[in-house]
Amino acid sequence: MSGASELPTLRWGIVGCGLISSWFVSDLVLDRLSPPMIHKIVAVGSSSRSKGEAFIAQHAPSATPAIYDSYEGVYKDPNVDIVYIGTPHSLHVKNAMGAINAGKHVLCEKPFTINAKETELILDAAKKKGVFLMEAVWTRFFPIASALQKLVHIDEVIGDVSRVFVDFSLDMPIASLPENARTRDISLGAGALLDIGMYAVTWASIILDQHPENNTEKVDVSSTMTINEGVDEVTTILLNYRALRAQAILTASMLSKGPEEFCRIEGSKGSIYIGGAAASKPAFLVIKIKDQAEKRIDFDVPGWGFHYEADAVANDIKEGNVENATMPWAESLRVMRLMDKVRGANGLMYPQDS
Ligand SMILES: NC(=O)C1=CN([C@@H]2O[C@H](COP(=O)(O)OP(=O)(O)OC[C@H]3O[C@@H](n4cnc5c(N)ncnc54)[C@H](OP(=O)(O)O)[C@@H]3O)[C@@H](O)[C@H]2O)C=CC1
Ligand SMILES: O=C1OC[C@@H](O)[C@H](O)[C@H]1O
Repeated sequence: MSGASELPTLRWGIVGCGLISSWFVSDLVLDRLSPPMIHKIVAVGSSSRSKGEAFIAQHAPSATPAIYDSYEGVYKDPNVDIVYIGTPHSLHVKNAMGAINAGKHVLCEKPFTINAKETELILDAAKKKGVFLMEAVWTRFFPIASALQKLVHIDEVIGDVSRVFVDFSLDMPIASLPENARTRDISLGAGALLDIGMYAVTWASIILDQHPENNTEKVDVSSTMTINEGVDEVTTILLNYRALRAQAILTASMLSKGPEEFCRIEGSKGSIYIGGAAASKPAFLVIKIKDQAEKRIDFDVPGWGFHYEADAVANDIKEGNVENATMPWAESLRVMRLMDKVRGANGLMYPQDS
């Protein structure tokens, strides 16, 4: 991290030039009013130099990074402070270990890894190296998430929460996808739970796990999966928060697009709906209190909204933190263990589990 006389500057190395990396870099270079940090893309690693060049030309044309035809080039580049990993799930552990062992900070796309065992490995490596590491669950950094927590946990606008429904579903049936797509190929970590179901788990966490009266020891889990080609195409998880007398009903499907209002939180005084393009990208809340006019609050998000997590990461690195308070290591591990449990109960194994 540099920038003594100006705004702090974080120098990013990008690994993998696919869809998510394209969204992420376009937000890093987004023109913003009064940004708290400067983000610089100084290196890109791709399967080919020409792909890396085309990626930057299209998504971050103002950047002038070194382009490598390997990921190792990024790990070794002395100008890189932090490596952003935008590869398929099954490669996260290898890529994170490569970057950590080279002494780089790491922001790794969700799901952190395939299973909790792999997550433990990278957390342990980051701890030993003393580098920052975070799972890029960008959704948790949207201002709407903390606004919602204030409404539900502090202002208690809907009273006692009894049920939380969350759905993240996309119209991408497994059989319709190319055989080598990361969303179809089990060797790349395909399946609804790890790809989109984890966002439903994320909202349950924001609303119920992080509820001030929750007792994490007293949460029962049950689930069911519809498996196709060896991976889950439809997954449903029921969480019973006994200390809160509240339940979460979490669903993810690859068979049809879910509704714009992807979450409904029911309380003793009314309900809150969360809406947006998808459960990963929330944009508005609708508050419906009994006998009161409905109130909608929109949250204007510049670009995709990745700068919220990027700024938080830059701030942690400036402060010398190795983990982030909004997405701490223990939370990544807890969610990974929960997903292992759900998979185990439904007989869904990845090659990495053996
Ligand atoms: N936060 C969010 O909202 C989102 C997060 N994601 C997460 O990001 C990760 C990547 O997803 P996405 O960008 O959609 O995936 P893509 O398939 O679009 O891109 C993945 C990139 O990884 C690299 N790669 C390395 N090895 C392989 C391999 N064996 N097969 C395919 N690609 C490989 C390639 O880059 P290159 O050739 O340049 O090396 C490829 O372009 C996933 O873990 C996913 O969960 C995805 C979408 C949204
Ligand atoms: O994280 C994600 O959010 C958006 C989805 O389109 C994508 O499949 C998933 O990886």
